[in-house]
This record gives sequence, C-alpha cells and structure tokens, in this order.
Amino acid sequence: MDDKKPNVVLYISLQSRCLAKEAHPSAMVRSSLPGGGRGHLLAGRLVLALTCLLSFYNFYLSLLVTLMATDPSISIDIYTVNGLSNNTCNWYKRRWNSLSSFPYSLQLIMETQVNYNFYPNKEVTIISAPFSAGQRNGGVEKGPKYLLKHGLKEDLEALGWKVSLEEPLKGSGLDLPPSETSQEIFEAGNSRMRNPTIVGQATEKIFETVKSVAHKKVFPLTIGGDHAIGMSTLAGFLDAYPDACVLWIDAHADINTPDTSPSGNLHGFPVSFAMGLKRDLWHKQFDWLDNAKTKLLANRIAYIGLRDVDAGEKVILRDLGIAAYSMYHVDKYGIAKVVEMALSKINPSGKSPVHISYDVDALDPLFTPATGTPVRGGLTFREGMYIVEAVAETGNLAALDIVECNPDLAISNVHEFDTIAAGCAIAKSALGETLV
Ligand SMILES: NC(=[NH2+])NCCC[C@H](N)C(=O)O
Repeated sequence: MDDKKPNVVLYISLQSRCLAKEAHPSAMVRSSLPGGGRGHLLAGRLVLALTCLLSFYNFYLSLLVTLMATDPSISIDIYTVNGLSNNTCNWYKRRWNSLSSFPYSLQLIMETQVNYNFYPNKEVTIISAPFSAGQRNGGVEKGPKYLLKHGLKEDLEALGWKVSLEEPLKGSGLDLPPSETSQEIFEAGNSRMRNPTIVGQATEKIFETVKSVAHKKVFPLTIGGDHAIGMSTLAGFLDAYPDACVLWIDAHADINTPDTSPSGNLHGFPVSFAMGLKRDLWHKQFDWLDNAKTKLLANRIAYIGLRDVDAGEKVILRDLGIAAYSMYHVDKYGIAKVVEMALSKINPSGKSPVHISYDVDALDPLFTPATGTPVRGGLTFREGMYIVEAVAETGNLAALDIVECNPDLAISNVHEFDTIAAGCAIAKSALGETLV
C-alpha cells in the first residue's frame, strides 16, 4: 500500500492540512481530530487532550474511517508537520496499530522534534578522553582537542543542551602518545595484551567519571581517544542503568580476549571486558571492572557496520548469539531496516536506555580517512548519520561515545577536517539536529 496514492488524507494540525492538500490534490482531506482544524489551536489541543483522556480516540478514528472509506483498497495517509514531538507521533502510531482490523495503511509523514526520555532537562557532560595506549598510532589522543576546537560544545549548546566538560585524565600523565610511554607486553601462555598497566589505569579513571555523570542523570558524551575507553563507558553507564542496551557502530567487533587478539592492542578488547569474558586471563590492572555493578549481557548489544572481524571474534559472536549486522546486512536490508532489527533485538520493550559507542571507522574511509584502522567498504555519511538520528528519534538515546579520530594520520588538511567534522556531525545528529 505504501507506494499507492492515498484517496483519503487525515491531517493532525492546521499547517499540515495545507501540506496534505498540496501533496494529494485529488484526495479527500479531513481532520483526524473531532472538530479539529476548524477552531482555535488551543481548542483543538483541548479536544485532543479530552479524547486521549476518555480513550475515545480509537473509537473516533474507526468511525471516521468507516464513514469515509467503504472501499477496502483505500489507502489513508495521516499528515503532520515538523515540530510534533516524537512521543506524540508514537502515540498516533500506537493508536493506529491498535485498529489492526482496518485494512488501511497509515503513513505518518513527519519530521519530529527529538525528545530525550532520560534527560528532560537536556544536560550533557562531554567527557574528554585523550587516550592512545590501546593501540600503536600516536595522535588519537588529540581527538578530543580537535573535536572541541571544531565547535562541538557550542554546537550542542545551540541545540538547547546545557553542556559541561570533564577531563578525567588531566594531570595524570596517561594522556601521552604511545611513543612517550613505556611499551609493556603482558603475555601468559598464548595470550597477550599491550600496555595493560597504563590502559587499566586510564580506563578506570574514565569509568569513574562516566559512572558519576550517568548517576547524576546527565547525558555522558565521551570523546576519545582510542576505543579501549569503550570498556569504561559501557561499565560506567551500565552501573547507573542496569537495563541499558548498546549499539556498537564500528568496522571492528572489538570483542577480542587475551587469547584471541592478533595484535594485543587493547582497543580491540573493550566489549569482551565489559562482558567479563575470559576473566582469568586479565592483567590485574583491570580488577576495577569487578566493581562495576552490571556486566554487559550478550542479548543487550548489537553491532552495525562490521567488516573486519578477527577469526576468534567470529567464534565469540556466534557462540554468544550476538546480533552482528555487517556491511553485508546494510547492503541487503538498507540501513533503516538494520537499525530497526538491531533495536528490536536488544531493546524489545522499547523502553530501555540506549548507549551508542561510535567508532568513526564505521564510516567509509572516504568520509573519515584520519583514523588508525580504516577499512574500505564502510557506511556512507548519510547511513552513519541515520543510525544516530533514528535512535535519537525513539527518545531512548542516553549515552554516546565518539572515538578513533586521529588528526596525525590525515595526509591533508581536507582529511583532517572531514574526519573531525564527521565526529562532530555524529554528536549533533545524536543530540537532536534534524535536517529540516
Ligand atoms: N577500535 C578499533 N579500531 N579496533 C581495531 C581492532 C583491530 C583488530 N581486531 C585487533 O584487535 O587488533
């Protein structure tokens, strides 16, 4: 029914009546509210409130549909306009779906104003995590500075957020490039980790900060730094929201354990740490993870964008039945369907807070070239933005990480600009920027 011209168009507000008439000149255009559209806006709202209160709306809609439509092949669109909150739109959808005995399709044509169910006061703390010892390229520790210089804080303020900044590594000496820190290798049997002491110390500090921000009911936006800090953000956020679920947007699964990692680089481990996998093989510097209240469960995380997964990681993903949407699935189903499938798998109730951990290498290197482990065949810029827009639209987005911007790996100013601008664009789209 979707591609069919509607013969009846219902509109919700006066502005959308014009929109609907313009789009479907030959259709019958009617208000979807009893008495709506004719009177005063306030009166319309009052009627809406009353009909909601009295649960009268289902009845009204069915009556309207029955009166207007005798032909079961009829298709009906409901028009609304920019500015209606996502909660209201969802309310309409639920109402409509509950009329399942009707053979008519509902298309809500809308651009919504994004709400944040967990942050009605719109407060965000940017947690700066200039950290690079989870891998071997210098420069990724400069990510936070460049993102802030690009105007990240001001952009979020312009979206109506009250923004504060935390710097858990400041003065600790843990924010140095790998060339200036001693290179430690921790080996036991066939397992290996690089720089566990410094990574363990830094991630613990970041964990404490994310945890306290999340407990204060402020949105934690952590900017890296390499993706090793993902263990801190997941553990810290889950401490405050034990029922949280995670979307890991990345070319890589980052779920290696000490005995599966081909590199020993700890930015390839964070998910396995947050889940507590192979606990007996950990270096003692990660004991702090035992204090985190909640372990990440396999059915609470989904991946989008995968295309470079190590052999041992594939075994873990399969054994644990983790929802892993690779670029193959994005090609096959399209990004909208993939996001929908991922969310329904990890958040079946649709009520849990969603944490997005976003590695900029999920995007194709065309868009984010300045990153340590680029892999071709990635998400387009729009696909990448769509993911955060769609999750934001549900109202459940509650934490975000943006990692692996490495300005030192840019071979031109354009590369540097593109990568940093993409990182900022992810944050803005996640925190409520809409296209119109
Ligand atoms: N966050 C990242 N960029 N991770 C890349 C990991 C690459 C590889 N799987 C490894 O463990 O070494």
